[in-house]
Amino acid sequence: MMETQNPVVSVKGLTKSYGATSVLKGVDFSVARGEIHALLGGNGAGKSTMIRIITGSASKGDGDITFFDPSGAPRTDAEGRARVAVVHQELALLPHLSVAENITLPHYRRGFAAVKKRLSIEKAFEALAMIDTEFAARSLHRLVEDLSLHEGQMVEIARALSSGAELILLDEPTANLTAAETARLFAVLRRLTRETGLSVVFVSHRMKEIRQIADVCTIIRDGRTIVDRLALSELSDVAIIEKMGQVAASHSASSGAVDRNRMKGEPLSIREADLEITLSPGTILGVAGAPAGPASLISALVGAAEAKRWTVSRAGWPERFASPRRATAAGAGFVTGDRAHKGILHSLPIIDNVLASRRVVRGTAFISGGERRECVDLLQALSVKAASIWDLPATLSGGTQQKLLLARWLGLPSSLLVLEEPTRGVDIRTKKEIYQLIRQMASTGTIIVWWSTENAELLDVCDRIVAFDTEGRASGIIERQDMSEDRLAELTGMAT
Ligand SMILES: Nc1ncnc2c1ncn2[C@@H]1O[C@H](COP(=O)(O)OP(=O)(O)OP(=O)(O)O)[C@@H](O)[C@H]1O
Repeated sequence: MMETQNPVVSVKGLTKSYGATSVLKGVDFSVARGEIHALLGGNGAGKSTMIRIITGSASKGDGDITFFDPSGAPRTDAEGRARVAVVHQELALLPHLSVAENITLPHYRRGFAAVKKRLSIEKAFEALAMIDTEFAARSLHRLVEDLSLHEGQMVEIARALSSGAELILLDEPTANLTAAETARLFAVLRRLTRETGLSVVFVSHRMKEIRQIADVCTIIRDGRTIVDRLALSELSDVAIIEKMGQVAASHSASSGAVDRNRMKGEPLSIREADLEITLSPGTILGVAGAPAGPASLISALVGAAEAKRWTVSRAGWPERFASPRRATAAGAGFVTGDRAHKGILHSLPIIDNVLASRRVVRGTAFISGGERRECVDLLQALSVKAASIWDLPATLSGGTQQKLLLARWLGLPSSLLVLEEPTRGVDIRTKKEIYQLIRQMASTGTIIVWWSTENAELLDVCDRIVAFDTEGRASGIIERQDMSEDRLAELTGMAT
């Protein structure tokens, strides 16, 4: 363990139970000033629970949390928590307000409503300029709904800085960010920690990024601290994976030789002004690039397109699906990247979440004994540990909720499966299992179209990749034999 020089927060022996389920069984965790600290652990290890307790949004069982001021003197819990900000995957911004208004919101909450508007705009500009002066000048008066996800994150970080945060906790911040945006986010975090002494806790399942950004790590496994503040340079990838309990079953995710000529099913052809692709049954097509291009292709494939940019044709299918429901019923599956708003059915139990697509495809509404078994089997295939299939999805960790969306389509005969960031927030072992499941589905003839911002996984698993540039235009198709990080960066305009 590394000494915590000048800590911001120190957690000792923290426990937490939900009913009979013990989630944290004695966690130690401390963060020093000015460091970037990776908080690691598999899905359901207890990372978010600990963060919720630190920020005061969940109560603790036993154990101590102490906050410190820059001189090393303890702070009260209220003072300490006021210096901590969390940036979640789902951003907490009000879309219809401007960037400046979003940044100054907490000041109004704290009773500074009388502060003149001009002054508060100046304050918002200052905070945003700490991140990027050019962005500050360009964006202060734009509506948040017009920003990209990356820009929204910058606004949240600026808001945290302007309210005096000394510790920012970022929960899987690079999911849905392109390679160039990730690089920009990392540059901002490095500069802020160096220049202002800000501390950053970074939760991620992307090993490459963890190494790029963090100095030190803590690993939590099954509610206990397994590695307490160790320099990342002292741990190999294999050691980290092993300590997280993430050693995967031995199978290869790389593309094996598959005889597509023998697969049943009709090919799918996708066309627009600059591009034409025909996908034979069993093809895994990767989709790379900033969201605009992939989103327009995906909405055409799943029957949600408003504009008629793409022509999708397949024998037996209508020229255009009238709705996503029609597409689902015809065997075109879809795993949305917007888990919180379009994916999880928050008020229905886990079983309904898992069986949702089957209900649409089969036209059934009631749960039979067979379906119950089917649900349990599907959860097992994705190593989902739920106390009961009748619990609400909110009792599952974020990565585990993501697995429910994928479970909906496992083993369901479908001619097309469209995936938007299906491994978002999912731990390393499960990612490998998901790659294997995707391959299995493709081997039964399902055409897979898979948008991911994690280029490494596209390169690992896909047969072909269609790339889009930053303006949303299709910029090329890369065949398996020509795939490389560089080629992908070049075509997506993401070379950094
Ligand atoms: N309200 C709740 N009721 C019951 N169990 C809960 C509740 N909230 C969380 N849990 C359980 O606590 C455990 C830890 O969840 P937590 O969200 O802290 O994991 P995590 O490490 O953040 O995982 P992930 O990487 O998937 O986000 C999980 O087994 C989860 O099912």
